[in-house]
Amino acid sequence: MSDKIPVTVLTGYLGAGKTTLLNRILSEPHGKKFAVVVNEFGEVGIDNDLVVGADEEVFEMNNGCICCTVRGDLIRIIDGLMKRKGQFDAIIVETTGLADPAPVAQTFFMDEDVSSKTRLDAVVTVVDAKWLTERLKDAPEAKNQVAFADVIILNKTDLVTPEELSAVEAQIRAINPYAKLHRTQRASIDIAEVLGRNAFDLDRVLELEPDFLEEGHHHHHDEDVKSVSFTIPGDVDPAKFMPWVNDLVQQEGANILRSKGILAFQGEPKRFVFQGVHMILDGDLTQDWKPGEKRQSKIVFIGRNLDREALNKGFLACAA
Ligand SMILES: Nc1nc2c(ncn2[C@@H]2O[C@H](COP(=O)(O)OP(=O)(O)OP(=O)(O)O)[C@@H](O)[C@H]2O)c(=O)[nH]1
Repeated sequence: MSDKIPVTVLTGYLGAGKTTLLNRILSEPHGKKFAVVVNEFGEVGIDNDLVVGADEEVFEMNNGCICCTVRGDLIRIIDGLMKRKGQFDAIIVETTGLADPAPVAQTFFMDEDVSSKTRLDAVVTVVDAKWLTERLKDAPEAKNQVAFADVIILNKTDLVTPEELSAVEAQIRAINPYAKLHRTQRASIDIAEVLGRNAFDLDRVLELEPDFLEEGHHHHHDEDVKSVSFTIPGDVDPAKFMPWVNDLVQQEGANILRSKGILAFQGEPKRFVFQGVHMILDGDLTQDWKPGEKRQSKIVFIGRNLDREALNKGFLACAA
C-alpha cells in the first residue's frame, strides 16, 4: 500500500478557491513534485493558464465534466502517469466546480489498473463562505462536494461577518460532521493539512452511498448551468471593457455564477487576468505575453439563462 501514489481530489463549487489553493500548494517550497490534472467546464481553456508551477506537469481535460464523460480520460492520464512513476510524489486532481466528487473518487477504486497503483488520499473541498448558503438551495453538486469531503477549506472568510461564518459552518456540519474543517482567506493553509492526510474513508462513503463501488453510478448535472466563451483575436480596450463588465455583473450577477478571462489590453505588455464570482470581480496584470505569442483576449461565463448573443456582442464591442 505504501508505494501507491497518493491522489488528492480537489473539489468545490464554481469560484470557491480551488485554483487559489492549488497555486498555493504548488508555490510552496515543499521540495515535492506533483502531477496535476485540471478539468474545466467551458469551451475555451483558461484554467490551465491560471495554474502556476513551471515545474509541474499539468494535464488538461476539457470538453466535459470529469465525473461523467471524461472519466475514461482520467483513467488514461493516470495510467500514463504511472508509466513515469518515480518522477513525482503525488497526484492532484482539480475537478470542475460542477463535478460530483463521488464518481471521481470511485475511479480510484473501480478501475483495477488505477487502484493497484494509486491511493485516494483525501477529497478536499473548498467552500465559498459567501455563497454556500445560496448554492445549497439550488446546486445539488455543492451539497455532494461537502458531503464527500475529508477536508473542508471554508474559504473567503473576509467576505462574511463572524455570525454569517458560524451559520455557514453549522450548515456544513449538518451535512458533514466528520471532515476536518479549516477557515481560510485566499486558501491560506499549511499544506500538511491538505496533502498526505490518509483521510479518505471508504466506510463512511459507503454509508453515504451504498452503491459507491458498483458500476453505473450516474450523476445528473444541473442542466441549467451553461458555459459560453468568446475570443477576440487581438487586444481589447480597457476603457471599454471595464465599464462593460462591471455593469454586466451588477445587472446579471445573480445568473452569472462564474466569469474569467485572459485579456490583452492595448499597450500593455502583461496579460490581464480577470475573475468574477457573481458580482464580485477581481483583476490583475500577470505575466508578460511571451515573444512570438499571439496576443488574444478570451473570456468565459458560466451560469444560468445566459444570453449568448448579447454577451458576445458586448464583448466584441470592447475590441481595441
Ligand atoms: N475575497 C476573497 N476572494 C478570494 C478568496 N479566495 C479566492 N478568491 C478569489 O475568488 C476567485 C475565484 O478563485 P479561484 O481559486 O479561481 O476559484 P476556483 O474554485 O478555482 O474557480 P473555478 O475553477 O472556476 O470553479 C478569484 O478571483 C480569487 O482571487 C478569499 O479568501 N477571499
